[in-house]
Amino acid sequence: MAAKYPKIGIRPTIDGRRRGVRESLEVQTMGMAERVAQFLQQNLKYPDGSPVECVIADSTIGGVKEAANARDKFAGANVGVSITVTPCWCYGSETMDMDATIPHAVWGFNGTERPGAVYLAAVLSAYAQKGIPAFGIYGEDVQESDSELIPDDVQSKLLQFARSALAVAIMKGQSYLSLGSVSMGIAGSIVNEQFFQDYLGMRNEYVDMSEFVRRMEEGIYDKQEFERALAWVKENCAEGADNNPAHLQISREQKDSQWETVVKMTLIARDLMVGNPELDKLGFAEEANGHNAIAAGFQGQRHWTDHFPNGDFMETILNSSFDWNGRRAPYLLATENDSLNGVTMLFNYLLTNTAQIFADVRTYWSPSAVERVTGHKLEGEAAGGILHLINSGSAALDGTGEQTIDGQPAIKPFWEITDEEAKSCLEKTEFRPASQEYFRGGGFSTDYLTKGGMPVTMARLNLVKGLGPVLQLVEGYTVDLPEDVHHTLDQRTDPTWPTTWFAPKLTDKGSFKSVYDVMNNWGANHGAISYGHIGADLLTLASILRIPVSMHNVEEERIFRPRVWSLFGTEDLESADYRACQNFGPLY
Ligand SMILES: C[C@H](O)[C@@H](O)[C@@H](O)C(=O)CO
Ligand SMILES: [Mn+2]
Repeated sequence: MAAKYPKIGIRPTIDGRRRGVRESLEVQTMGMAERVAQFLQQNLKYPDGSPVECVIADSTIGGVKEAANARDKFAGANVGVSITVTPCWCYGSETMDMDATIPHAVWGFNGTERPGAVYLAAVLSAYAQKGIPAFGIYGEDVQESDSELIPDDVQSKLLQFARSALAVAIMKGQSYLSLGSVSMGIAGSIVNEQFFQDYLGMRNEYVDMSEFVRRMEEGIYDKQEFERALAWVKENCAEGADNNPAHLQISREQKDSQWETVVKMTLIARDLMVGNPELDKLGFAEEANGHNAIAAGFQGQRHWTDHFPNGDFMETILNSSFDWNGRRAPYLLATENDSLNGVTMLFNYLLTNTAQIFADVRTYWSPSAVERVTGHKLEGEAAGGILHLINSGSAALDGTGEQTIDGQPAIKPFWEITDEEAKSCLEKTEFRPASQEYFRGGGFSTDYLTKGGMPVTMARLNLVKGLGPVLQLVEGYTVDLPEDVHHTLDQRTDPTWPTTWFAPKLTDKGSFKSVYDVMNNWGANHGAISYGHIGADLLTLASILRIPVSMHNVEEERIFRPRVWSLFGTEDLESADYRACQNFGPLY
C-alpha cells in the first residue's frame, strides 16, 4: 500500500577531494544516511499505518554530477521530502538539492575533526540566497567523530521536520471535494481555488448535493454493504431522546426511514471521495473512480437539510477511525463545507494520523458567568474560563476521549485503537433526532461529552484579502465539569450536539493573556481540534507552506522553522514569520 505515499530522500554529502579526504569520510557519511533512514522508518508512519519509506542516494554526493544522480534516482522513486546529512565540509551550491517544490533539511554533524557545521552554515546560506527555504539541524553537543548516535535534540528536529514535510508531500496532488457549495454564507465554504492550488498543490472538485439523490434513487451504492452497515448501526448506534417539542416530532416510521437515508449518505459520500471498485461491478465505472479526495466538505444547511435528513451521522462516522468495516483511517469531512476548517483538519490529521474534532467555537464562559449561572467556581485548568466547542450535530466518535494512552484519555491512530475502545466510544454516544427547527428534514445529531484531561490543540486557517492564508492555533486541555454544571450550560444551547469543554494554556503574551482573548481573537466560527500538543509541528508545517501564524501559545524552544527565517528577525518571531512568508510566497 505504501507505494502510493511519497518517500523521504536521504542525501549523504561529502568533501569531493579524492586521494585522502573523501576516502576517509565515505563510511561515516553513508553511515549517517543509513542511520537517519532507519530512525525515520522506525518512528514515522503513513496514514495507513505502514512505516514511512526512505530512499538513499546510490553514492555519497561530492559534486554536481552526483547531486544530479541522486535527483534522478529520487525522481523515479516518488521522493517528496529531502534530507541532506554530512559530517564534513562539502561544496554548498554544488551538492545541494535544488528542487524548490519540496521541503529540505540539512543535518550537519557537530564534530570538529571535520567541519559538518561549516557546510551546514554554507549550504543554508546558499538556500537562502537562492530562495529555497531549508531547515538546519545542528546538534547542541560536540560528538566523537566515530559516534553512531543521533543525539536526542537532532532526533526530535528530524521528526518534527519529517512529519511536517511528509504532510506537505502527501496532500500535494490530492483534491478537496465540495459536496454542495456555500452553507449559510459561511466564508470558509466559499472555496478559494487559488489558495488550494498555490499553497497546498491541491485541486478542487465539486459535486452538487443532488448527486446523493441520484445515487440513492438509482441504487448507485453497494447494496450488500448497505445492509451490513444498517444492521451494524442498529446494533451499535443508540438513538437518543427526541428533544423536539411534541408538535415537531416525527413518527417512528419516518425515523426508521431516515436511518436508512443517513447510512446511504455515508456510503455515497465516501464513494464520492475515494471511489469504490464495487460500483464498477454494478456497471458504474465512472462513479467507481471517485474524486481522489483527501478531504471533503458537506454543505448540508440549508439546501439539503431543509428537505432531507442532515449530514451529522455521515460526518461523524466518516471522520471516525472505525465503522461497520472495522478500524480504518478517518475520511476527513468538514461540516458546512467549511473548506478552511477542512484543510486545518487535514493539517492536524497528517501530523498525527488521528481523527479530528470539527467544532463551532461557540461560547466563552468566564469564571464569573459560570458561577452566576451554576453557582460553581471553575478550578484547575479551567480556572481562567472555558470555551464551549460544540458542532451543530457531528464530530468524530474518537472525540469522546474513550481511548487511552498510559491510562489517560486519548485519541490514537486507528491501528492502535482496541475493539473495546471503539465500542466504548460508541457506548458513550447517542444519536438524537435532529432539532427540527434547524433541520426541517430531520436526521440524527451526534451527542456526546468529551472526557476531560486530554491535551489538545485547536487550529484554524483564515483567508485575508491582500495577505492570503493565516493560521491560528491554541494548545490546551479538555476539561471535566461537574455533571450538573455541564448540564446547565449545555441546556442553554442545543443539548443534542457533541460538547468539548476546552481550557487554553495561558501565557502572559498577546492573545493568551486570558481565555477571553483567545476567543476574541479567533478568526472564524469553527476550529479543528486534534489530540496532543501539536502546535510546534503546525508551526513547522505552516512555515514550509509559507502560511504565517498570527497567534500561538507554543514555547519558543519548540519552534522550528527554516533557518532563513532568522534573517527576517530573531527578536519578534511573529513579525519575522509574516515577513518571511510574504517574501517567499506560496510554495507552488
Ligand atoms: C444549526 C445552526 O445553523 C448551526 O449550524 C450554526 O450555529 C453553525 O454551526 C454555524 O457554523
Ligand atoms: Mn458550524
